[in-house]
Amino acid sequence: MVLYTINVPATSANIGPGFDVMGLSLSLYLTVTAQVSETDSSGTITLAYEGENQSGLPLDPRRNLITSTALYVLECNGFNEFPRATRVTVNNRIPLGRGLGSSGAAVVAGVLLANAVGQLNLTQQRMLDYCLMIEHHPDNVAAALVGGFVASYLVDVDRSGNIPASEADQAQREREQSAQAADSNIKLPQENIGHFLQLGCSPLIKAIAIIPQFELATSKARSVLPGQYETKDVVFNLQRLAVLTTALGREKPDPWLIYRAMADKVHQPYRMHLVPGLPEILKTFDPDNTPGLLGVCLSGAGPTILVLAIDNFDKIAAQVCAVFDRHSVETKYQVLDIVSEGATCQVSPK
Ligand SMILES: Nc1ncnc2c1ncn2[C@@H]1O[C@H](COP(=O)(O)OP(=O)(O)O)[C@@H](O)[C@H]1O
Ligand SMILES: N[C@@H](CCOP(=O)(O)O)C(=O)O
Repeated sequence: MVLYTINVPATSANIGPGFDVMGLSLSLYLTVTAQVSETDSSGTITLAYEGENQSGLPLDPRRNLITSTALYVLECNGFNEFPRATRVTVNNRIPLGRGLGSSGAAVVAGVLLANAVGQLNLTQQRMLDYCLMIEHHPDNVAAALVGGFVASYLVDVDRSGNIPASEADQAQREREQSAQAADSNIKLPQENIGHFLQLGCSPLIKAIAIIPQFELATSKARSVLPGQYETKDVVFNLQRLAVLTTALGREKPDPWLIYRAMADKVHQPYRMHLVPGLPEILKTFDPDNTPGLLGVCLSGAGPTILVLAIDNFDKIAAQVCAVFDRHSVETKYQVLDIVSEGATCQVSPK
């Protein structure tokens, strides 16, 4: 038997003004192991989850986001199924639907899984193409795949055809996948859909994730965004984003420069009503009244709050949790490192 161990970090996307552009990879992981039989070439997949964060996730390999992604990549590369009988075990520490990139991590894991079991030798760039056929914004998947503080953009791409979709609730995904099953026309990604740059991030900076104990589907949090924006709001974000890309990499982070650069007028204002306490949290904390704090924003599509800080991590987390508490929102928090390494796949014969 050959054992593959895939680790994919959680991500926090947007970082305020960088909607669908910026992502940070965090020290919280999705781990997928694949035990591949050397004797059984039947292609049977058994799928099991260990630990928390699995409620309601499908175990049918064609409906599960990790294995359906892997099957899509394998099918694009000439396999109708897994090449050999494979036992897939998932241990997911990334909470689902909280704005910490669980779906992006699942997609990245699926692509790495296919690459491993099919011995496809895909380059990182090509793996990103596959990820972007499934998750339609590059910020989470680029950061999860390559690691660190990552800026990315996406070229226009035709995604019609037989492709799984990550930005869907489970029921929607199942409807799409039934339609895809009837459509045997598998859609190969174009080359070089996504482009990215890893930016500097001071090792002093940690990410405090304050995680409300309710789920907010990314699809729902995207459905509330307007189709058009006023020029002044777009300029507001562009100005801040340009500064933020460099400000986080300074050896000695400048709290007020970062704090102001993490303001946003493109997505957070429209998502306020989805996260009780968010308006108060964004207004209340700043580097003067909260020593150690650099900036505060919605993590991804929410409901998690991301605080970047260089000190007083637990104290800051407790203060943010107290605001949620006043809004009757139960929370947990984690103080996470920003990790420079992205997704990995290790192989060991067993
Ligand atoms: N480890 C996983 N295995 C299978 N499906 C997953 C996994 N992680 C996430 N998903 C799918 O992605 C959905 C959450 O995606 P999304 O709403 O984008 O939230 P998030 O902000 O966590 O990425 C889950 O409801 C589930 O359908
Ligand atoms: N840019 C996207 C990011 C979604 O991230 P997630 O972690 O909530 O899936 C958005 O803001 O919609």
